[in-house]
Amino acid sequence: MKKGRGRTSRIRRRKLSKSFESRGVNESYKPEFIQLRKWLKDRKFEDTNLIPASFPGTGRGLMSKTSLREGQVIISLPESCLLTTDTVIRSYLGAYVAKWRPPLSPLLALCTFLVAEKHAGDRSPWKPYLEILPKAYTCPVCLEPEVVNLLPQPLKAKAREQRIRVQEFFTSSRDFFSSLQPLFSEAVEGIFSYSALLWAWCTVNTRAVYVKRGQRQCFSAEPDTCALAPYLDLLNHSPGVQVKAAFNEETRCYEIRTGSSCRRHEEVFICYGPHDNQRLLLEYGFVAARNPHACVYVSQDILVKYLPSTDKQMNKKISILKDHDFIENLTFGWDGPSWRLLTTLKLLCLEAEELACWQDPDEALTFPPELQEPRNLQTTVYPMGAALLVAAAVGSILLKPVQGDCRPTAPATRGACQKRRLSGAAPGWPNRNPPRDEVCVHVEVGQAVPQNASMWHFWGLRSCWGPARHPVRATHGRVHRCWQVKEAWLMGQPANSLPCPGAQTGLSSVGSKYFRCSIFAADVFAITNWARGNFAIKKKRR
Ligand SMILES: C[S@@+](CC[C@H](N)C(=O)[O-])C[C@H]1O[C@@H](n2cnc3c(N)ncnc32)[C@H](O)[C@@H]1O
Repeated sequence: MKKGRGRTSRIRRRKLSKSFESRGVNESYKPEFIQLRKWLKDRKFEDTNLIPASFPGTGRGLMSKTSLREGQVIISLPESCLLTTDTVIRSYLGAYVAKWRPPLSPLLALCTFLVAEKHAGDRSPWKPYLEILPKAYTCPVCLEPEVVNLLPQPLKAKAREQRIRVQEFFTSSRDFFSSLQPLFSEAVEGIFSYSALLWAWCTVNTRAVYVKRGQRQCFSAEPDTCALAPYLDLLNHSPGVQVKAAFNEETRCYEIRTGSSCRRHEEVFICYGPHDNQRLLLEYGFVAARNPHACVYVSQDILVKYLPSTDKQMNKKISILKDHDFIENLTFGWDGPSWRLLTTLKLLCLEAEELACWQDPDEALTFPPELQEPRNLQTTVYPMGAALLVAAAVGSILLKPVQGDCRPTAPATRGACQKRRLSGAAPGWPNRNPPRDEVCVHVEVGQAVPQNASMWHFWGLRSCWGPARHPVRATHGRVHRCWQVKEAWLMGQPANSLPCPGAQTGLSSVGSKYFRCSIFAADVFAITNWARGNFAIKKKRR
């Protein structure tokens, strides 16, 4: 055997490339971090364990300086560094907040403070912190409507709700902003604009830690639990880690204690909560790979599509589901359909006579033992899972780093897991094939989105199963979980009508951050795992 081609060398190479991929680049020398360190030191905080760094998979985060033991306090940020509603009340805004009626929400107080301090620029005592905050965010609320339109239906609905909430937040705050005019020489409309408030809202939403404070008369009844924690808020999320994080009343510091050990020069993570990728994208603007909470949301259209179209009771059943609030948040996860989805399907699969004699005494959609497995439940749930599996795999081919330019890299050399036959060229895309009215995407089910593949999105188009055509190839020397290659035809859309993210939408303005619009990028693992147990999906041996 040739040197370096054996199993051991392969494993060694894989380990090496893995450690290379997760290695961070020290950023502590950057002027903004030097300023921040000085600012923190003035407030009695000095970090001995962590340094800011940039990581290939997760972007900016914190890296361990030394190895960290399980149970060790990795960061202990004094109260004087926290930005809370107390900070606002103590500031020049305090008197205005205190006298405003009806009382302001704690969230609005924090957002107002952030916008005002950002506007103050060099005059702000919080400048070193404000300087390291992202200039733009990738949560759906910040996306152009055309981009939101491309999201899968359940996420699209949530993204729109979120946008409406933030718009209402802005509209209802304008009178208060006007009351602040005496504090500024410029017109407050220019300072407290929608985009400024949106930036502040995203800052609080994506970065605040939980610190409970008692209710105060100057604030409305909404819980006052958000605090911005400079520097500590550089910690990224991993669904797999366990940490203990809380404000310590004795030391008067916000402390984070690791739940597991961490090697020197590795990225240190915390866990933002047991969130699925839809929630992560909505609230934080990213999705997590290998997320154990990943799931695929099933919309009403998909539900109905896999049930017999001849069911005369369908409208009645849908209205029962709506009454019980069972039409939303139906998911497929690692273990298959969630309890809510299964309950919904059980009801939808009842035959007319079964529905007629079904009694639901506690109004909680419970079924007696004889109705637990309606006849067509299995024949509904598995094809639906299969269809979602393909949809999820196709969905994983999505927006990727929008780093200034979103033109694709050559599919054959980069991101070998997606081979595209593109008909016509979308703006900025190479016209490699004669025009056709069909886009054909070859998807390796279960494969992660390659780091440097340029992504395109295909939401809302029809997909179907197809036979394996192309052999599976690993990308970037990494062996992914590869099952059979599936093929999905996305019909009826001339390729040049598919939007090219960034070029048309201005998405590239979100900056150099990796942006995966697809919540399915990681969710595909969840559904394939379930499907593996339920379908004979051949695991392809390399
Ligand atoms: C509390 S901040 C963490 C620090 C942040 N990376 C920064 O540079 O300021 C939360 C934001 O970090 C990003 N983030 C956190 N965990 C991530 C992860 N596992 N992968 C990608 N981005 C992540 C998301 O943009 C999220 O909104």
